Amino acid sequence: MEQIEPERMKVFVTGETGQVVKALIKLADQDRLDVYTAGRPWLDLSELTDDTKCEHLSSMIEDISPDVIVNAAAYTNVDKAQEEGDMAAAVNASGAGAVAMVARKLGLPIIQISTDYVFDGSKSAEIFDEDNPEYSDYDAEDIADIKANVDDGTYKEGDLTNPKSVYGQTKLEGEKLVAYVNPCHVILRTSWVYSETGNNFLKTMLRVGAEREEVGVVDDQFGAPTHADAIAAGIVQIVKNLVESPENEELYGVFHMTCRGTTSWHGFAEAIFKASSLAGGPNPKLNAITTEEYPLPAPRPVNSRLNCEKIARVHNVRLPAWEDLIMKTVVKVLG
Ligand SMILES: NC(=O)C1=CN([C@@H]2O[C@H](COP(=O)(O)OP(=O)(O)OC[C@H]3O[C@@H](n4cnc5c(N)ncnc54)[C@H](OP(=O)(O)O)[C@@H]3O)[C@@H](O)[C@H]2O)C=CC1
Ligand SMILES: Cc1cn([C@H]2C[C@H](O)[C@@H](COP(=O)(O)OP(=O)(O)O[C@H]3O[C@@H](C)C(=O)[C@@H](O)[C@H]3O)O2)c(=O)[nH]c1=O
Ligand SMILES: [Mg+2]
Repeated sequence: MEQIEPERMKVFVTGETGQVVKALIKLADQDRLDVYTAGRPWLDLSELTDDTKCEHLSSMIEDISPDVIVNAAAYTNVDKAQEEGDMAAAVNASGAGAVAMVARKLGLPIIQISTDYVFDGSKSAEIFDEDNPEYSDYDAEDIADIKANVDDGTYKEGDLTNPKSVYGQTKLEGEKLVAYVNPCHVILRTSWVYSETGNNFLKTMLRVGAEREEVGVVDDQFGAPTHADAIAAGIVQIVKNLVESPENEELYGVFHMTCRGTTSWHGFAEAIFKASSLAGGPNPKLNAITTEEYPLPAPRPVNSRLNCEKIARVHNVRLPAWEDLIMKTVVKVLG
């Protein structure tokens, strides 16, 4: 019987060195996926106010003829963005908007990566006290029903945004521009990205852990560390869905996509050093501190927890638990 080769998918990705970009390139070897990238100096998102540069980008993408464009390049230095607001906005807002416009003119969908930092982090869980006399007449089924609908404090896609940092503000502007110029958009908000490459908290911990006997890490900001490999796998699933059902409107819009579960930065550090000590790497004394004890230029959200039910339901994307990918990453970083 004749074998039909499944069609290969092609994505064009902005950025060359970023954590998510590199993870997508790695997946290209395995997943009937071709990944084309462009980054600085050839493609500088802050320069896309220049029409000629947009045209160059457009004709490059046209030659490649991808199925989807992924905008994975961004100004990601959260503290420096407080001082360099114009540059952060040029990359994260106008730059993202320009890439989305190029995509729209070529009739292509865009996947825009965004962040938990678009929220102010003040959302809290609803408390449901089953023993409250108010509920004494309720039967078990009613109680179960109420329990299932109690808000656990995770942010849903439609929750009010209110970024506290310049980085978060510019990323939110980017979301809005992308959505405005290209109806075929998937805005993916993720959080606390780490991998064996680039700059991230896991690598910082292993570096400072090797230099110091004690490390203090904040224990009052909560979120989900998310490996870039898991994000890349999620993106590939989304690309498949868009290629298979481009007319399905449900596939477009804003989605939250992080690894499963919650921890604090301190909990994340604890898991990193536990893995590190097993692998013969640094294992300093780890102290839990408060945000006030670790002052930084940019405020971070206290609650960065994103509810990922929508992307599971619509795109069938479920990322692994946040702990699952730490050991292998630590081993790779320690080399
Ligand atoms: N890192 C995180 O913790 C999180 C990231 N995100 C979002 O996920 C996406 C991917 O992040 P991540 O992979 O961590 O990014 P990285 O910080 O690892 O890399 C950023 C990438 O953007 C590129 N870049 C920066 N400025 C420009 C510019 N002016 N023009 C072109 N390219 C530029 C960099 O290129 P160069 O090598 O030239 O500097 C690099 O390739 C971003 O949209 C980010 O906002 C969301 C949540 C958490
Ligand atoms: C290095 C270090 C950080 N911290 C604290 C500071 C801060 O509250 C928290 C995280 O610090 P970082 O600066 O590494 O992380 P930060 O740059 O804020 O990470 C963010 O990056 C952007 C791009 C995102 O989109 C976010 O999702 C998030 O991942 O840990 C300590 O308490 N002790 C330490 O030794
Ligand atoms: Mg940082």
